[in-house]
Amino acid sequence: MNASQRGRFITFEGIDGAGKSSQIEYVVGLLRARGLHVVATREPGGTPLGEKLRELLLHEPMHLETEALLMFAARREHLAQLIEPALARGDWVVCDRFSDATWAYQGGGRGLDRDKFAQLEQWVHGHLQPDLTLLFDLPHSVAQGRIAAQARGLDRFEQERADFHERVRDAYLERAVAAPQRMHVVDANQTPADIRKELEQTIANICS
Ligand SMILES: Nc1ncnc2c1ncn2[C@@H]1O[C@H](COP(=O)(O)OP(=O)(O)O)[C@@H](O)[C@H]1O
Ligand SMILES: Cc1cn([C@H]2C[C@H](O)[C@@H](COP(=O)(O)OP(=O)(O)O)O2)c(=O)[nH]c1=O
Repeated sequence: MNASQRGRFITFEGIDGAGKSSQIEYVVGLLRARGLHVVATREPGGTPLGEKLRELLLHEPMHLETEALLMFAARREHLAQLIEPALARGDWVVCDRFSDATWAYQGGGRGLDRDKFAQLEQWVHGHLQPDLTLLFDLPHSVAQGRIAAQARGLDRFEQERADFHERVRDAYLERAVAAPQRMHVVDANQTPADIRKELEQTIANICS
């Protein structure tokens, strides 16, 4: 299969409460309306083993390096069992979070050594980066208000204080500056309808 028939890999990123999950369904619908076969998935998770690791990651206290290693372990399984086979058969993959989240949360949020992150990223997927990453950016205070309105239990990351989430946001933006060809920053502090307008244009560009 030549490169032009290979599927495209799109990821969604942003702090908790940015509005990613609400828009992923819409983007998957846009792609399917163009006749594309789309696999929608998420991280941590995406495979039976990955989903077991997700439960541990979202609820069990652990060393920050353990957290980073488990995120990449789940990712290794995700790539081998789901993502790479889908791309190889020409399907598009839309994933809710990928390694940019490890950079932002374990790197920016927890202080994981950047060289250790880079070694893991190179080992696990040095050969594969997303074709497009949509980074939903907004102030933590706005995102926090949205999560509070959901009146549900919070996972380990959502329970972190404001300064953690500000570091996560800053690390995401630093990553976007380093990879402008791949990462598109979406102003997530807009109405869902206005965000959808911006997404339609971005998806039209990658499909052209
Ligand atoms: N653009 C928006 N404006 C206001 N509220 C939003 C917007 N997008 C999502 N929400 C609400 O914010 C909460 C978090 O949205 P969600 O899509 O789950 O965020 P994420 O997946 O990024 O954590 C949900 O209650 C959702 O209804
Ligand atoms: C993929 C990934 C996620 N995370 C965090 C970000 C989120 O807080 C959490 C995943 O939960 P999330 O994606 O927000 O799912 P939900 O919308 O159901 O809450 O895991 C990391 O810390 N590192 C990673 O590499």
